[in-house]
Amino acid sequence: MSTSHIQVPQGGQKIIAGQAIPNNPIIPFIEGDGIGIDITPVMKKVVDAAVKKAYAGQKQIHWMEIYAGEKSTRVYGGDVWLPEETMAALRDYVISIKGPMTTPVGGGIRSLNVALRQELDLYTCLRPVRYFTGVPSPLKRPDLTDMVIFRENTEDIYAGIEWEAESDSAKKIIAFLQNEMGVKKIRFPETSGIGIKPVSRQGTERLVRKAIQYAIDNGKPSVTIVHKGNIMKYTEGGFRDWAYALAQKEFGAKPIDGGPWCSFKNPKTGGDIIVKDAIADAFLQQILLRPAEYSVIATLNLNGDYVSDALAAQVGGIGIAPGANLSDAVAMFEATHGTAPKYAGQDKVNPGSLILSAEMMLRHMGWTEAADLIIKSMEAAIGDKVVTYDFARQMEGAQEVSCSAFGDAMIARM
Ligand SMILES: NC(=O)C1=CN([C@@H]2O[C@H](COP(=O)(O)OP(=O)(O)OC[C@H]3O[C@@H](n4cnc5c(N)ncnc54)[C@H](OP(=O)(O)O)[C@@H]3O)[C@@H](O)[C@H]2O)C=CC1
Ligand SMILES: O=C(O)CCC(=O)C(=O)O
Ligand SMILES: [Mg+2]
Repeated sequence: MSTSHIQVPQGGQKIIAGQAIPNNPIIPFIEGDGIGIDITPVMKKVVDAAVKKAYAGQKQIHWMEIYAGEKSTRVYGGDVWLPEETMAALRDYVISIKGPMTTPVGGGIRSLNVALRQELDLYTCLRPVRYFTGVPSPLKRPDLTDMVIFRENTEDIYAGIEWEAESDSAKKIIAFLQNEMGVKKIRFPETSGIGIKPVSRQGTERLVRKAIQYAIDNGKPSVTIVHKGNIMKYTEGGFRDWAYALAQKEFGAKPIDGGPWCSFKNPKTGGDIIVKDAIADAFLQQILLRPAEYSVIATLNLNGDYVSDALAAQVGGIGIAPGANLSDAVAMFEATHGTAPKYAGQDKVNPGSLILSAEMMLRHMGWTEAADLIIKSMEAAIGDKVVTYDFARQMEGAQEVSCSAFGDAMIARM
């Protein structure tokens, strides 16, 4: 059994699911690989300043470092990428925040980010995409992009069920497909790697239920199901059909002009909510050409990954794209971007994504005054054109500042 390396902070209290958030909650954080070392301390500093200012010292987060990824292998040694006590802390302390973690392409370890989502059953990846006035964008009207992505976070090809080309396992599965399932369409069976894409009705329903409920709670006009169901009929097509069926069965949606689009009255506002669908490739051009027509998006894991970065680019890039991973019990917040290794340790990148992820966390905790201060101070810093390199290179008259100086610029504007 490995030694414990987690130090529980003195004076902090555990958040218990279903109970009020204490004034001194313990929040576990994972620093993250690559630029994690730059952005995580800045995020903590900005959050602490916002909480202090909003509650005049009555509330305070007690940060508890837990380990995963490269830092974990340094702290625990050897091959310990995701210690059991980290998993236990993420479960026990209910709300947490993490920096990005590296996943090698091809061989090597499987994604720790994906493993966390699957192990903790964080089935909703929630990624809001909104425009901050003054942020440089490739669009003429970036303000028209206002969408909230609900990405299924536990299924699809991210399940990691795959076999390397020419391995014994790949040969076995190909032989099974050819001999027992009558598959004749594998073009080069001797050299094909094989991956499996599981998509379930239950997994689809719980994700789409959250997306529709979000539209109700936030007065949104539509939910768009994004899929490639014309090609992958029983996985992505299933996702679309199950989503429509759920909208009708659980929310009383009625088909429009014979369907499949349907609509129902928002029980809270009386306004119409339209449930519609779009095929993923067409959707990617629609969001550029007609962004105002889309609001809440419900989609599968891989589509959600692509759509997240594409939409982030429309409003200034992944330097400012936040996210949350949610189960029915646990919430783990993280930026949309990765470890951007070429910038690691340079105090250069935009800490905005992780800070806005923390803003979502504060709102999730009901600490809305502190969350509002974060939004206000970020808007003020960007409005004054005090920005990191990613925005500065596209803005005229900007004052380019470091990652930590951007955090300080926010704090100065609270
Ligand atoms: N949830 C997670 O932990 C995630 C982890 N990853 C992992 O991260 C690693 C690197 O992935 P990669 O594909 O390079 O994608 P990254 O998101 O790490 O970086 C791609 C580019 O995005 C821009 N960028 C990213 N973060 C910021 C930021 N904070 N501020 C400003 N610009 C930013 C940079 O653009 P420019 O070069 O133009 O300056 C960067 O080169 C991989 O191992 C991948 O698996 C990826 C996504 C999510
Ligand atoms: O796990 C990874 O390395 C990549 C994850 C990713 O791209 C995402 O969550 O958007
Ligand atoms: Mg991604």
